[in-house]
Amino acid sequence: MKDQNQKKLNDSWGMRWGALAIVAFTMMAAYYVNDVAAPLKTMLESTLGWNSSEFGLFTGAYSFLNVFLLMLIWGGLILDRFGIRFTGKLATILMVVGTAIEYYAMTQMTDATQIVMGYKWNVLVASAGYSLFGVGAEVAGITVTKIIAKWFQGKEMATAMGVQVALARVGSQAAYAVAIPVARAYEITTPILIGLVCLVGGLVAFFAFSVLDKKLDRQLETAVDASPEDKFSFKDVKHIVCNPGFWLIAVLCVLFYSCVFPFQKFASELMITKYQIDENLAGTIAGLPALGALFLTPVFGGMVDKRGKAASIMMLGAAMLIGVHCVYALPFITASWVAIVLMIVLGIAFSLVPSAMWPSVAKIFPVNQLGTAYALIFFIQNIGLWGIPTLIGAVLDGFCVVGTTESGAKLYDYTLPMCIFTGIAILSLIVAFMLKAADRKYGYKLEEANIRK
Ligand SMILES: NCCCC[C@H](N)C(=O)NCC(=O)O
Repeated sequence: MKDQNQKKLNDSWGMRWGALAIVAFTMMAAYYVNDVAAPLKTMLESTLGWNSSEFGLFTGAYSFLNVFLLMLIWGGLILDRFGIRFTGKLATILMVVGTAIEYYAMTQMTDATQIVMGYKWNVLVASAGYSLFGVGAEVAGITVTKIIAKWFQGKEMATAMGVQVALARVGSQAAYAVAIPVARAYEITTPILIGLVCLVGGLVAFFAFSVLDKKLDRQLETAVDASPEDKFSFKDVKHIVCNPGFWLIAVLCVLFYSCVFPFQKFASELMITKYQIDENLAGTIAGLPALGALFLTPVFGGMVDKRGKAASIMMLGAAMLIGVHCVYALPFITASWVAIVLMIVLGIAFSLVPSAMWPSVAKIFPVNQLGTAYALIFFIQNIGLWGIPTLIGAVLDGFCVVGTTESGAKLYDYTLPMCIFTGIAILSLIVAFMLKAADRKYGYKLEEANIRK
């Protein structure tokens, strides 16, 4: 019989935050790689000859396997069956291999321009790599949430989750800020190579974390680290999909995130061509929402905890998105300061909605259905992360070409794509409004504070 009062590894502040730092580093590298190719859109066009449809296909490929092969669902099952150490390592290996394939396609296959299924062969290989990376990144995302729940149970769990998301945003912002300057100073693929090296570092870090986690398991006397409460279960799926709150949150999630992540992927080019922002700075501006969210998400999270109003906050965030995308769509507003202010407003909306949305899921579903609910919501979210960039790329090529740049890349008028983003934002406001009405009808208590005085 073991001494129940024996101090465990996660009882030490330094140990649990050290463990978080290790896995958060892996996620930071994942978010960096996720975003680093986006600011290079125009350079990919002039250097590798990729058109907007091909860029859209590549960007949407992140979610392709997650959507069409249900990889998030399988990932959830693997996580429950084999635990966080195995799944985390597997997910990180997938990210490394996927990024290596993407890098190979962009460096060694530049001449592979034969058309297969309507796309250049090198585009398809790079997209396959990015798709594999996307499976790893999403599965790593659920795994890390579970790691935090295990290591911070009864401790600073919400803060730890906030810190992890904030550090991931640092990865995104770094990607947007360095991609163009580094690609111009070295090679177009150097920013991706940096990401690959960071991911290998993340893999080593995950192995180091596994040593700590194994030690914690021995102390906890648990052979399998998946606690029954948060296992992925097909029985729960039925309960969850019968709840109207699930559909409203999932649809709001896909609409809201479709207006942010896919928009950011095209935003660097919009900044350069419409607002005449310097190429070296355009990525930094496109990455501003991530930077803003880094500081504001914990602040708004605290507000939701203390004052509630989550449903109203989601409506406010969606309304702000409409304003932002609508002004970006106006062809006669071309001042660079307006573009920058709009990005800051987008950053505020990008902090408001997630800090109200994710805790709301925890109010609608009991703890034992949370893991399954998050996996299903991420699955539906990935449909938008695949479909919207693919659509925007095709719309740019089909309807928006207005000339050619000096470097040979096409020049696009972004009015129509921005109208599409505005339309999606309007739909997200309608759904947020319906969620508030459902909250009143079904008593989810979304408007109530989490912390009672
Ligand atoms: N560009 C990162 C995509 C991450 C998608 C992920 N499923 C997610 O929603 N994460 C939460 C977040 O706010 O980043």
